[in-house]
Amino acid sequence: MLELQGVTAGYGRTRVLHDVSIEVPTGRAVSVMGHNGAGKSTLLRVATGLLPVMSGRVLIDGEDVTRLPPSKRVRRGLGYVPQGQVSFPQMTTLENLRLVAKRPSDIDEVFELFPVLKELLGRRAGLLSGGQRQQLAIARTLLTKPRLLVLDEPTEGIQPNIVADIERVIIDLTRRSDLSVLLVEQHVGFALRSTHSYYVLQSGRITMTGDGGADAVDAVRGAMAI
Ligand SMILES: Nc1ncnc2c1ncn2[C@@H]1O[C@H](COP(=O)(O)OP(=O)(O)OP(=O)(O)O)[C@@H](O)[C@H]1O
Repeated sequence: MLELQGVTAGYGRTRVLHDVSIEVPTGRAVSVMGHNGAGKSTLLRVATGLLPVMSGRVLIDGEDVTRLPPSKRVRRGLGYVPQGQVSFPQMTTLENLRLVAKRPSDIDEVFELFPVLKELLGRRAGLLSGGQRQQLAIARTLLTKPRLLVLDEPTEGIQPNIVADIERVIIDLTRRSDLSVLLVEQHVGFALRSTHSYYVLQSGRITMTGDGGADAVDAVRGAMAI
């Protein structure tokens, strides 16, 4: 679905990513883990087209999209939930969902994934907790019917039970559809439990990769502690 091939990118003259290659196969969930400042958000900006590459290529379904703007990548199926995403704070949960839903029945489908949103329909998005806002942000992006869901640190600052809900949703979605997921995270346990394969990003370089799952947690934590 998505490939980054030998991507070097950064800001001004500063290089943040160095020769980064990752692959997100169709229907699979892939995590990129790294500490603060490792370059995770930068990698997602390159994937979504918000930041140009200095060298390397970005492919969607084998097509070179390196020079395509974000809007054209969205049309090719990319759905991006940026870090700390807030919906429209003055609008209610339902109004936020209606804005993006193609059909009302699609909203019922997202309630199956995030039942808590059904209880918060009339509440303004700005008054939701961090975890509820994150669920609303993911729900809104899912309503755009992406083929690749790109999540930037969805667990940041949210409580463990909501982390577990988001984990369940990612696993559910990739099990019952062809949706692909690219997740960047610092939370190693969550990332590995939610994804089929992983990459570790350290100082802008991929230093480790392998299959996801709880078995990989100790090895990844060990590598990241260096
Ligand atoms: N807009 C920008 N202009 C200049 N430098 C930037 C910009 N955004 C990020 N950087 C720098 O790029 C490096 C990587 O930042 P990035 O946000 O990609 O890391 P991250 O792994 O997502 O970190 P975090 O987990 O803290 O969000 C950092 O040194 C950061 O200061």
